[in-house]
Amino acid sequence: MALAVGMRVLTRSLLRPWVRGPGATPGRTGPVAGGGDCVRCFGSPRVLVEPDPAAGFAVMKMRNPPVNSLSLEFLTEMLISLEKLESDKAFHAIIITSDCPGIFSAGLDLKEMCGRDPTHYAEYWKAVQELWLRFYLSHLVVISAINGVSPAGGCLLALSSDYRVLADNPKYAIGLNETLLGIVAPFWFKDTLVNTVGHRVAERALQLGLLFPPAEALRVGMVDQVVPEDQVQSAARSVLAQWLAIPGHARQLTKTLMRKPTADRLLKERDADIQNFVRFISRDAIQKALRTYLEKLKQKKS
Ligand SMILES: CC/C=C\C/C=C\C/C=C\C/C=C/C(=O)SCCNC(=O)CCNC(=O)[C@H](O)C(C)(C)COP(=O)(O)OP(=O)(O)OC[C@H]1O[C@@H](n2cnc3c(N)ncnc32)[C@H](O)[C@@H]1OP(=O)(O)O
Repeated sequence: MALAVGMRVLTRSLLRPWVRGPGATPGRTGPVAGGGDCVRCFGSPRVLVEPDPAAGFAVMKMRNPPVNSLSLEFLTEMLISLEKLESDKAFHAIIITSDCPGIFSAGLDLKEMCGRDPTHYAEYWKAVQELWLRFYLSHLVVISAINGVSPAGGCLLALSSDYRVLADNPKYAIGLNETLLGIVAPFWFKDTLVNTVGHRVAERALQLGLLFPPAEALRVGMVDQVVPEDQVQSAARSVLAQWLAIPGHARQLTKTLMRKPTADRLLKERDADIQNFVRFISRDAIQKALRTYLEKLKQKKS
């Protein structure tokens, strides 16, 4: 409920035609980062959408610096942008990528899960569920152009796509590392991973909290392609052509056939999953583990 209200408010206030550059007029063509013109870019403070309706796709750029952590506001803005693209018949695909150098997404925002009250945890978890459900089941072709590190929730987002292109940089590790934080990947994170890499690889990766560098990620099937860093976006665009050449209804029905049983499991147990999360995350030991982890991230700097 709170999420629905939040989304309505954000839709009105944030989802406006958006053009970069001082003095730019909303809805008009304007410059985008990296040069070139942006034809009717739109978005919100944390999500930039660069649509190419003639080509049938849009690039969704995550820009929640410093690390694209998936805060409640950020999740909500991503959902709104996705919804807008899904409801426009001009779009058949999106490429999701990051505007934060070296980081695809640091995953769920630890500050949303630490030191807050149960109502907040429930609201947050509902938004996380919603993001996964919407991306996992989207009728659009979703390609991830992974141009940075993507642990835990960042990896889940990538795994929810139909195809993953990863930049070949040894720092850009990807995986569900929850156990390293002293927390447990929920069953639908686990199912998404199993569906991608198979049971044995997932079992080992989940227990050990493995973060796979590019060559390993490709070997186990966590990503579909590894390319030089400067070719991630062009490789994602190239592969899109193949996906868009397939009759849309056949591809969409096939995607649903493959993914619905996994999504249905959460849909059937959604409230229980929220309660489970709230109970788990509220435990003193878990709160302590998260605080310690955040502290370690801070100390790393000094
Ligand atoms: C029985 C089971 C029932 C229910 C299930 C229950 C629980 C399971 C719940 C949830 C699953 C969790 C999923 C997640 O996604 S948890 C998040 C996991 N993410 C990580 O482990 C990544 C942590 N971050 C890093 O490793 C590095 O920051 C990173 C490699 C991404 C970037 O390194 P860099 O050196 O470039 O930046 P930093 O200086 O480390 O960070 C800058 C700044 O950002 C803050 N930060 C980083 N990550 C997060 C995050 N995920 N959330 C919030 N904030 C984050 C970091 O602290 C720094 O802040 P500051 O010091 O204030 O500048």
